[in-house]
Amino acid sequence: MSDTSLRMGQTRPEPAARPWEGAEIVLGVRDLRVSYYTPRGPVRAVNGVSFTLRRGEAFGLVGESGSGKSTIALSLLQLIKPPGRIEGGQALLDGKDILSLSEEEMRRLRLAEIALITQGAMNSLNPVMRIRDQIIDAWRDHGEPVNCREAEDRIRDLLRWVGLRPEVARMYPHELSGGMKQRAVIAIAISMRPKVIIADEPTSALDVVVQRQIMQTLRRIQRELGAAVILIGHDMGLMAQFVDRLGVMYAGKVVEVSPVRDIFKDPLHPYTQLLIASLPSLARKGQLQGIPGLPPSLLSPPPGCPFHPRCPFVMDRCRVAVPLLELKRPNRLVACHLYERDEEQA
Ligand SMILES: Nc1ncnc2c1ncn2[C@@H]1O[C@H](COP(=O)(O)OP(=O)(O)OP(=O)(O)O)[C@@H](O)[C@H]1O
Repeated sequence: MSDTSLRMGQTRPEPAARPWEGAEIVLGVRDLRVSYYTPRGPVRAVNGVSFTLRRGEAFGLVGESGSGKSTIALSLLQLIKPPGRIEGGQALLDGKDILSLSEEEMRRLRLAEIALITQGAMNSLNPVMRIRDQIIDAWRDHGEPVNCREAEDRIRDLLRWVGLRPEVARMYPHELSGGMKQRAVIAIAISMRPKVIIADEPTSALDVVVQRQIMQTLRRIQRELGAAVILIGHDMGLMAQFVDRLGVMYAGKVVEVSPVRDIFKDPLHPYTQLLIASLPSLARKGQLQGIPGLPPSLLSPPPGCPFHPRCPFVMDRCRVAVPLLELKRPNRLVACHLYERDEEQA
């Protein structure tokens, strides 16, 4: 980040309401497949996932626990550890396949072009280093020449940008609250102005009020930076407020991708419909309905559509043929045989 004349967060004009629409694709994930090799056999955690991310867009990934969301995040940064293995697919970041980069190339790319913020990140801050030194370390690690005077200015701006006082620069992590630590983590993640920020349940360890404040900060920064964000989580309310488009995952697959307001108004996939119906509303206050049945074991997923054993609309075809994620409505992708029937009848 050599551009110090542009003070972070101060000189950017207000962005258009939906600047990402029509923007070029910054990340294209194609047919990503990741397995964990366990003594009981391979767990197909991510099973042919494809999605695109536009510059400046906030894209959400939701799904039940174990549906493969975090595995996607770790794969995109090549941080999958054994027994996990990326088995196929591409992730084109501005046209360059980041899954095929060497370890050294990937190390340089992390933070500079793609950054990851996780739930546990605030505990990974170095306890014996001041926040300023951890930020400078990140810059040095990426070969950025850091002149002392300039670094102080940049750190002050960066901290202000994430809502922290300048004094925080000289503090150690134990002097900060959970929310402040997570803000410091965000400061490090954005310090090199990455094009893509992956936020994997970034606030779930914090209380609800702090959670909302931090998400608002992240949203503001994302807009000012023009970065694209992938927000991973379970909280549909948070998704409704934060993301532009939502991808719904089930058993290692993306089953629906739609603009977020369409998903809430008119969910297409039966799993998405049940997910939306299970949300507590004012009318059904306090009555959280679960989705009947259990997700399949990823050690031996069922043939055909992985959701068919729980699907209220199951047809013979769903038990044998895997539905593809296809465009079935303007801007809306769904992997479900019900919509093929619609087409046949049209
Ligand atoms: N190290 C591992 N070894 C074996 N299986 C694993 C490992 N890590 C993840 N898995 C399995 O891979 C699948 C996907 O896990 P992942 O953590 O990506 O899901 P998730 O959707 O992010 O879940 P959560 O919302 O609980 O974080 C799960 O079935 C999980 O049990």
